[in-house]
Amino acid sequence: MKTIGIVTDGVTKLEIFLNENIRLIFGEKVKINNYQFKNLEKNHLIDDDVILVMINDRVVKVKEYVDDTSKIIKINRSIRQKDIYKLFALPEGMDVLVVNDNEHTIIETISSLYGLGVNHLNFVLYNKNIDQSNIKVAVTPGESNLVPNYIENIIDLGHRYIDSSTFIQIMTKLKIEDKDVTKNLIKYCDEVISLYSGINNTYKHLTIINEELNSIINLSQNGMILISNKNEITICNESLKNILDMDEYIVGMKVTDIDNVEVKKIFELKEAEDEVVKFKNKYLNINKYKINSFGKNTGTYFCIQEITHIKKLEQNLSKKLRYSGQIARYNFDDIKTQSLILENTIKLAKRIAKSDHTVLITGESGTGKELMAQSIHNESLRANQPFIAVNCAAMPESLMESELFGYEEGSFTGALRGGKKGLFEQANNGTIFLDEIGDMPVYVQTKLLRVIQEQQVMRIGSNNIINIDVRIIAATNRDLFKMVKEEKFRSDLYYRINVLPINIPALKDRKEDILMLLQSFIPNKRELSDEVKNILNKYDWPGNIRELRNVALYIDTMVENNKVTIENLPYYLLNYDLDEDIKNIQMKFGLNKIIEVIDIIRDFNLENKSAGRSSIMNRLKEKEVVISEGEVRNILASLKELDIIESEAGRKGSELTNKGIRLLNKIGR
Ligand SMILES: Nc1ncnc2c1ncn2[C@@H]1O[C@H](COP(=O)(O)OP(=O)(O)OP(=O)(O)O)[C@@H](O)[C@H]1O
Repeated sequence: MKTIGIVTDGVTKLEIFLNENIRLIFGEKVKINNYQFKNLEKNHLIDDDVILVMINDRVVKVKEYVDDTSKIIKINRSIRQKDIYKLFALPEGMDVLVVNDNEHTIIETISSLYGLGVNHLNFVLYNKNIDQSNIKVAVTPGESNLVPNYIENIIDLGHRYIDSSTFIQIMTKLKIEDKDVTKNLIKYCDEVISLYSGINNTYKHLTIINEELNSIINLSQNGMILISNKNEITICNESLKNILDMDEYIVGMKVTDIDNVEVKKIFELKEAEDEVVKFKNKYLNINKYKINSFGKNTGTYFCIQEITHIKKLEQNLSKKLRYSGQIARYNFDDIKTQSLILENTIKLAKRIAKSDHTVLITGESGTGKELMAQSIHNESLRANQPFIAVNCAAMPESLMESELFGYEEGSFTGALRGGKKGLFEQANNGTIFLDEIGDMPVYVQTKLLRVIQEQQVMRIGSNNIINIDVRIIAATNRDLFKMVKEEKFRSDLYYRINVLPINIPALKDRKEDILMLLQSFIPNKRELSDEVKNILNKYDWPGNIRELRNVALYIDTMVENNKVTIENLPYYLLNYDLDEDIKNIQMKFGLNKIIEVIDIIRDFNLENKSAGRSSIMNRLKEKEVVISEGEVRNILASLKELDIIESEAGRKGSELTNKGIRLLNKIGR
């Protein structure tokens, strides 16, 4: 609590009066300490926040007993209005004896009466050693006991009250800005006439203006705070405290002394022009202005609006947009896999989803990059916001810039009236999925880089900057790093988007998924023959899951009963299968030798004869084809391994399988 020290000459009645007088204004909001000048000891320092003395002379004398002389205030005293009226009732030019305890205080009383505008009387200094009995009226400030007997009319002004100017000085020194104290002082001003003409009215006037301003500031729903150029908070309204969830009284504090780091961060913003920041679970729009006075910067003013409701409206609007097709339908449960690599990739992606950074998904065409992007979006904090997918490879180059960033009316021939919102703006608060980013022309890459860096877009033909809050997920099946080296992709953009990379393995690198996925794409469970399984497993699926889904559809359409055989497979799968086998055995033995051997086996099969190794050797000799017995043995082993022939122990020897027959047909025999 602030303390006020009063140094008097030990007149206890006066001491009590002054104490009561101070309480009239400050109530119990200050502590009062009383000192008697004569009792002050040299080594005893008065360390109150304000030290009041009664006369000028004391100001000098008290100096050596205080720790800081700037705290000393000389009390000016004045008279209550109702007491002064009695003086005004006296006729002009009348002699009036002024009585007080000594000459010094008598003169002081007279000068304050003059100061109050009592100029029509002839004040005479009381001197008990002179006969002044011709005077019939006396005036005294509370010392009526000293008034001589011959006086017929005593006007006792009572103890003089502390002048309102002194109270203003005390309040300024103590930095007290308290509503009750101000109210008390205004009432006091009405009762006690100030020595300093106009002070009462000016104080009243200023206070009223201040009150009005305070009411306006406090009525405002915008948070307002004024910070001096010494970094001290000078004004702060209630809304600001509510918006920033603060209970402490921060006026008078330095910004650096604010404990709450998040709040401090706001007041330390270097610049803010409609800056939208997230504060706890609220969205705030912040503007910072410099205050200049006479050309000099005197501080800063922050205007802070809570715009959570606007954001909500925006989000609701975004939700509506979702229903108009800008929606991510898939989530991680839709990514089916039995592959450990992909399972680990999904785990990684789930972690990535929770962050708000840019993601780059790489993988061959049809591996599920978009599925992954949608899942990330739906697992992220932006899940309820738009998901805008853009295929950079499918979009005509000439339209890409205007589609992505929007345009203003009349910015080019064919531009829509009223202009058009770009996809980035449409994706605001949500995610934009830039598929096939490797196909984006370099000039659009440059613009994209700026958008990512600034989180702002500028429509074509406009100078207005639009703030956006969009998460970018990019995807490509191209080797972007190689493209960077070939200068086909901007390296700075590459590093900007390659923050969280995810690679989705190709289907041929996760063969365990092939049959499982195929079954999952067929509505009714089908039984696959071993040959079909073999073909599907061997195929390298350049179109990945998308191709597998097509094959599943084909099978489902073609199959007549529950069992899927090679006849139910698309021809290119069968060709692929044979081509691969032909490639394999050709490399080992040469195609001609193989064909000779298979041909002979087929003939034996047709003749219903056993196709054992020695019969094959004999037939080769008859046909004058030179292949050693060792070679024939190896060829037979390879053909069996590739499921081109099957051989049972016993008389029959080798027999061509369906695949063997297909192979022979394929190579034209
Ligand atoms: N693991 C999976 N489980 C189930 N379906 C999948 C899986 N991966 C991909 N798909 C499906 O395969 C199809 C292709 O996936 P998607 O479009 O996500 O691939 P992409 O890599 O983005 O292709 P592109 O590079 O051609 O754009 C989609 O129908 C998708 O639902």
